[in-house]
Amino acid sequence: MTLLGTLGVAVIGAGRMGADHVRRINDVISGARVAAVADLDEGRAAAAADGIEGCTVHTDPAAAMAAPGVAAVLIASPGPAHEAALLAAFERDLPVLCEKPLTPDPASALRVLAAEQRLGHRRVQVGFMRRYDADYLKLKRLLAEGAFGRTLMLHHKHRNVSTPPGFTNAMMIHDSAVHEIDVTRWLLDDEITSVRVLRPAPSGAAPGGLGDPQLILFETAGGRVVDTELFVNCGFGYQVTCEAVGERGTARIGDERGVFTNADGRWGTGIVPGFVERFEEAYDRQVRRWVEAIRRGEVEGPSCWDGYAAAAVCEAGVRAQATGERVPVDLVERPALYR
Ligand SMILES: NC(=O)C1=CN([C@@H]2O[C@H](COP(=O)(O)OP(=O)(O)OC[C@H]3O[C@@H](n4cnc5c(N)ncnc54)[C@H](O)[C@@H]3O)[C@@H](O)[C@H]2O)C=CC1
Ligand SMILES: O=C1[C@@H](O)[C@H](O)[C@@H](O)[C@H](O)[C@H]1O
Repeated sequence: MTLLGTLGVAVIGAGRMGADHVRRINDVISGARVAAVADLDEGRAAAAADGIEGCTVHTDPAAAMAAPGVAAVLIASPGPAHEAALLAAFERDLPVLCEKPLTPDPASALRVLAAEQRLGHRRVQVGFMRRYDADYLKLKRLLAEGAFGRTLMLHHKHRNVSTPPGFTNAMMIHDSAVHEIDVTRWLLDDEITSVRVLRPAPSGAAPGGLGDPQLILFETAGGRVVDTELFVNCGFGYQVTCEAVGERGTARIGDERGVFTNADGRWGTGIVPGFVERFEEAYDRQVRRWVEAIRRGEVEGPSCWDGYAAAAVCEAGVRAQATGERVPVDLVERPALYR
């Protein structure tokens, strides 16, 4: 089925990401409009919908999905609410862009996989937006072309300025490292088979109880080793870098962004404050590609399988944080729908 008219989207969750996606659908991309917004906090939903012609406001996600003109769903509520919203969208057979994580744990992710398989076709694109970032796309192309021979290792860095109150060690894996988990699997086209976490003495800037920074080590089915420095209270800016080491060369992205200046006895570029600025174009491209695919009658991008695999690695990662041991990742056999 192809949709020729403007795609009506119900946005579920109108917090930081949801409100930004409403703006994106409304003001940045073409071919879609926000037809309904739902948030448990009605005022937040109303604020996001304010000024959008014909956009209805809800506190119940299922009601938003049933609103007039809705033909697709963008889920931007917190991870624990994703399963219920996904199942409600499946009841209406609506295509979904679901912010990461698909769900917070492998058991609930498997329930979503089973439900999508019952529909018999893919409905979900998971919001692993780094796959839509221009630099990551270039790196992916280089590795796929074998520009440096076989890829042997990846070195990731993921640094945030600071964490919000209540940020936990588990969230360092589920919220932050989940992106390195996804891009590792995607860049290498390889499954992660084990996780180890090394925890140096915490930075003085780390809130009580948070082991920040941490070094995460993945091994893959294809014999690659991948390390990630996670430093979520680095204080100086938002930095995401990735270096691929191949048999005959290396490629690195993420170091230099923006205008290079010489002034006041210094040279260099600035550092962006957060992921919204660093990945703005990737979020735009992600949503644009989602809308274009739906209008062609297709679903593409990171699938429920990718969301499940990431959840399984996260679960192993949280156990590895607690034990300091090498924890294997258990995956079910990949269903035919996702091969
Ligand atoms: N791709 C990326 O780089 C990022 C993705 N995220 C993801 O986006 C999602 C939302 O995160 P934020 O916007 O930062 O959170 P937020 O806390 O700013 O907003 C979440 C909103 O959802 C509402 N909500 C809670 N339960 C709900 C339910 N059952 N139904 C409808 N609305 C509900 C809350 O009232 C709140 O307004 C999460 O899955 C998060 O992991 C967040 C930050 C960056
Ligand atoms: O998804 C995200 C946040 O939830 C997370 O807390 C950040 O560390 C990530 O960089 C960002 O992309």
